Amino acid sequence: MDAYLIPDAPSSMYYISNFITAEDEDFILRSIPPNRWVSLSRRRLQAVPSRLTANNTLLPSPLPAWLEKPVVERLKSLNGIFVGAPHGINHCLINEYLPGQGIMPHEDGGAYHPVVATVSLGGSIVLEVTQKRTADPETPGAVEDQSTRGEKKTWRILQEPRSLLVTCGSAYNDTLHGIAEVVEDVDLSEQTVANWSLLGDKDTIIAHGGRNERPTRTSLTLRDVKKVSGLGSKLFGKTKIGTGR
Ligand SMILES: O=C(O)CCC(=O)C(=O)O
Ligand SMILES: [Fe+2]
Repeated sequence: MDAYLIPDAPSSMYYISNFITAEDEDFILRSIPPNRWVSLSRRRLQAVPSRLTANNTLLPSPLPAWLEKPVVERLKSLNGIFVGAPHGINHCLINEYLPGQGIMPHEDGGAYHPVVATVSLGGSIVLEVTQKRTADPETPGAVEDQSTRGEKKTWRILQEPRSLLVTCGSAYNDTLHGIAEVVEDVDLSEQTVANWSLLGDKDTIIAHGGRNERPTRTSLTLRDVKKVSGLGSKLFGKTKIGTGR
């Protein structure tokens, strides 16, 4: 994985371009159930296998075959990523952004083991990563100096279709991430994009003068939900519903 480490980003973020093939991308986009979307004002999303309960618990259920193969299988073959995760990968949030849509800066929080694997489908988008606290000496580039004092450092990660982004460690715990609501990402270059050296297709961006017009982009964010309800309580829940008690 060392070859995929994003050099100037909080530790640790990894970027693998062309993680899946165009055929796999097509297959996944066609397999996402069309009737399970929840529409929000700025994007729509669905949770696989299901949404978490109010206290962030997952009712366990196998991931569908169209996610297992090739994505989950391939993630498991990447050395070490989910090694410390108690259940491996048990959950996936699917987000779809139309041109001009995005997601406010946020952190994914304590419901998950602190590793997230994001597979992008359909189009490129810039993820903006911002430091949450000031001066973390563990975070390269985030140490305050005279010129950045009082400002929060931002890293721009360009996520191309079919790519994988892995966020873990301090990058997971100490930063916020968001996607601007624009129809075009501009000023993309070696100087402004943290994962520039790892991109699969810089030439198209250069040919477009550092601009990326946003098509519809869908992301799979795969994680390990820490709290999984036991089989007993699941059956108990069903019994209760069945008997009306
Ligand atoms: O679409 C993305 O790349 C980010 C999605 C995200 O931040 C989330 O689902 O928590
Ligand atoms: Fe997130």
